Amino acid sequence: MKSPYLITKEEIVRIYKPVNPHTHKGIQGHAVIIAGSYGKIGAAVLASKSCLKSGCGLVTTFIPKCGYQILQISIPEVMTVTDESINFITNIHLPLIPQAVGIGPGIGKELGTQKALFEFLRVNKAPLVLDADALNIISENLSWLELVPEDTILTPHSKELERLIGKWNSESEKFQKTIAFSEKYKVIVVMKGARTFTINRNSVYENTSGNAALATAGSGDTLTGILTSLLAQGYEPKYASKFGVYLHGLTADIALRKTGYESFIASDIIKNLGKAFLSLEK
Ligand SMILES: NC(=O)C1=CN([C@@H]2O[C@H](COP(=O)(O)OP(=O)(O)OC[C@H]3O[C@@H](n4cnc5c(N)ncnc54)[C@H](O)[C@@H]3O)[C@@H](O)[C@H]2O)[C@@H](O)CC1
Ligand SMILES: Nc1ncnc2c1ncn2[C@@H]1O[C@H](COP(=O)(O)OP(=O)(O)O)[C@@H](O)[C@H]1O
Ligand SMILES: [Mg+2]
Repeated sequence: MKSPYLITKEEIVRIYKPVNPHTHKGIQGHAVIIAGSYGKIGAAVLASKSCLKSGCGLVTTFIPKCGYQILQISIPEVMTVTDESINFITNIHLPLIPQAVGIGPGIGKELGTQKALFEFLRVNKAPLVLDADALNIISENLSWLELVPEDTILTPHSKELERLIGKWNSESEKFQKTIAFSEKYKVIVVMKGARTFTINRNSVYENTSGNAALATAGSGDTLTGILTSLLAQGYEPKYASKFGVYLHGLTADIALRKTGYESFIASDIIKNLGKAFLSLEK
């Protein structure tokens, strides 16, 4: 394998499009987050809040009924649409045409949720981020990936990646298999871990921000929100995938001085997004 390209601050500054002073929420991107199930509504909260705090104008979150009050109280800025089922998602219906969708955090793998995911993938045309249980469901139904838009971003951690591509015997085999997967399904794979690599066909990009403080519950859920927000704002997937992981890592680099590794939690990613964006201003 060729050595990876490094995702540097200089490159990210070039990718970053500062907000136009004449913009309004209606053209700043409407993102949809589809997330959560009973006991994991927190995943929907984290993904939705990070989505809104990464610059898109509107966020609508689709959750099972049990999450309604939690979400509305946690983030009044986010609109919610609820499933007909109480505890998990069974029928995804969106009263809008989104500019991007992030699906998967905390949705679980109930049969009804699997069917809802399939039906959603069949009709969805918006740029897409697939994470967590959406990946776990798809790993048992790989042909569903033929339904997703080209350059859909998948964000597996190493266990989820293993479910998708099978076991590997060496690091180089892991990369070979992920490159082959990205080429076969025409998707971008963000291989999350202590080192995060973005695989776009046979190009491999290594992120240079972030630290071990990110090894905390919900950290990946916030990445899904950030990536979905960038797609909704019109960043092309090939740029959003690099920009999102860089921003996510940068929040932890900024926060570390105050939180240390131990007390950093996923909400600190959200809290530091503003400083992360400010540090990119030219
Ligand atoms: N507050 C919430 O509602 C939260 C909900 N979450 C959701 O909970 C569901 C289960 O997610 P999990 O990822 O915990 O479960 P998984 O079973 O998918 O993955 C966890 C397993 O993978 C292993 N693993 C190996 N390498 C890893 C790596 N580099 N990074 C992470 N894990 C690695 C872990 O040791 C563990 O055994 C997902 O839908 C997720 O979105 C989590 O994000 C935690 C927070
Ligand atoms: N040691 C580490 N150093 C840097 N980043 C890390 C480390 N551990 C985890 N991360 C990052 O934290 C996030 C964890 O995502 P994930 O495992 O999906 O969490 P969750 O499902 O709990 O939200 C990923 O972006 C990953 O790259
Ligand atoms: Mg995760």
